[in-house]
Amino acid sequence: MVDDLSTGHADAVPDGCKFVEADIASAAGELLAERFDGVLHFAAKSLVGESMEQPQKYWQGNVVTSLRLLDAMREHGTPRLVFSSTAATYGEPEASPITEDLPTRPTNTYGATKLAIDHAITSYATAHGIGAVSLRYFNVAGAHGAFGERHAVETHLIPIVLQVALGQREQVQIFGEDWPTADGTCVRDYIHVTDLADAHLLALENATSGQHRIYNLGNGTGFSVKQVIDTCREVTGHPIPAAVAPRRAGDPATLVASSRRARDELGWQPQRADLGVIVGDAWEFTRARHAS
Ligand SMILES: O=c1ccn([C@@H]2O[C@H](COP(=O)(O)OP(=O)(O)O[C@H]3O[C@H](CO)[C@H](O)[C@H](O)[C@H]3O)[C@@H](O)[C@H]2O)c(=O)[nH]1
Repeated sequence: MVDDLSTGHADAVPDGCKFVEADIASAAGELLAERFDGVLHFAAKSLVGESMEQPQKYWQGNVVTSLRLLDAMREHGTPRLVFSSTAATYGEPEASPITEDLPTRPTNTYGATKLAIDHAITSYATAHGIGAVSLRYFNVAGAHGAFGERHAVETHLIPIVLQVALGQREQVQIFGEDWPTADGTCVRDYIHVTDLADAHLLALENATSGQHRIYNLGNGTGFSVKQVIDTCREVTGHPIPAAVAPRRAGDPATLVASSRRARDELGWQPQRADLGVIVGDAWEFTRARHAS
């Protein structure tokens, strides 16, 4: 959830794991020459709006680098991969909640690049015996104690709304009020980062040689932008002014997950599904960071 793992987050790596900071575009081969039990591949450009304006950053930065990583894994016989895929691979879904067997028709470049990587992983897993799992994140939020969202340029809804609560911004912009949803604002499925982390460990444990399995990770409940802002008002006790702005390019109207497959096959049990809990943890993190 952090853009910059080099600023202190290496300390959070559990025993038996190694934190490596490197430019995978150039160094994956050398890195994996040391024997690794598996790779958790989080690195990506992940801003929907930016991906529409600067697609080259996404095709080069996401796809080309991931192919280099896959080649290094093949070359050095690294057996397992857990990849951060995304709800954006589905685009505007034809049914809700979204199951993994629905068509993948991304509406933005970010989602298209993640889908391309998913396809490459399937080929490499099948041909080279890698045990691979793609986790399709819906909207990750919340915080785990001192670990939370600290993007260099903030574009995500909950951190922005909490910055308004703190007085760091005057208001939050609602990107469109004319979507085909109950209140006209976009609906998303928010998942706590700690639940997301738990799913990664389960994925690593369950990765099976030669197979690429795909799991959606969400709570199965959608919240509109207006509902998120209202929850933030309740949790923080601040009024949080909001204004309607034009739609953001590339946004689907509604993204809600079915995570039945992750529950059934991985035994994943989200513990912090309540939006008030998710916002509450994000608020604690944001306040503590502001105070320090
Ligand atoms: O200031 C803002 C920021 C966001 N939104 C809206 O709030 C919703 C959530 O937006 P986020 O930017 O927080 O999250 P996204 O749904 O765009 O993005 C998330 O889902 C994407 C896939 O769709 C990617 O995986 C991405 O990395 C992940 O954060 C969207 O409808 C967006 O239009 C606003 O109205 N105002």
